[in-house]
Amino acid sequence: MSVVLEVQSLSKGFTMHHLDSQFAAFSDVSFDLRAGEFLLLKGKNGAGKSTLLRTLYRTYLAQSGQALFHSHHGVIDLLRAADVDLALLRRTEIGFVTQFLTARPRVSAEALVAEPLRLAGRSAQDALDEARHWLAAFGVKESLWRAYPTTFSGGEQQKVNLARALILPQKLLLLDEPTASLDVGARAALVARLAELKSNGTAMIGVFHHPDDVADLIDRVIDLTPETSQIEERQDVVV
Ligand SMILES: Nc1ncnc2c1ncn2[C@@H]1O[C@H](COP(=O)(O)OP(=O)(O)OP(=O)(O)O)[C@@H](O)[C@H]1O
Repeated sequence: MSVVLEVQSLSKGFTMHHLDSQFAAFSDVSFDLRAGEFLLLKGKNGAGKSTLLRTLYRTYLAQSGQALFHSHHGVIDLLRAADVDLALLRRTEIGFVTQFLTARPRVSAEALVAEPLRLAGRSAQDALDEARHWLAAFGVKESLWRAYPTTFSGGEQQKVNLARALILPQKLLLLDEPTASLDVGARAALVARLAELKSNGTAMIGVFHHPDDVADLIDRVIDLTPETSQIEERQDVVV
């Protein structure tokens, strides 16, 4: 399978201005990721798992290293790409999946879920039909599809968020604890969707509080806990 991402010597630290001090969130992380591979990030609380995902998505700026993404337009260093290029990649090739929905006033659940397909050029009716399919798959009851998610429960918002985040296949998915607080049915739907995307070539980097949820998908594990930082191949991995 073709290479999707090459991460070399990636480091990220934070400055605590009020304490006049600096500390490393993670240091010197390197790995390659191929199409259809699933990399699990593990480590103790505060080991830097979410920070690594945010650094790759450029929500946080890296301190050093490079992250070469093999996009449809050529190889691009995610750490140094122009904002406009990054915005395009985020819309078309790189997804970031969390448990939190950014609901918008007066935008219905089904419109929110259909939006990525519409932006990708699908007809309004097609996009809406598929959005409804995914809302049903994640267990959002039909009476809520045309309602505004701003008033939904936390779990309902999370399901809408997953439907929206996973409706359009991406080349790379960054998953930050997407199963947290999901009910059993929605967790099964999520794992099934991830398996389908993976078998169609989506590469994934994930942080899971309960990695057993995705045990069958994991190809490799990186432990970010300082001193034990290492890459393990799947077969004999205990997550
Ligand atoms: N914006 C920030 N400013 C300062 N420190 C931060 C910031 N974001 C994260 N940190 C710190 O970086 C370290 C790594 O945080 P991170 O959230 O990546 O850990 P994690 O491995 O995902 O932890 P957990 O398992 O608890 O979710 C923590 O010590 C955290 O306090």
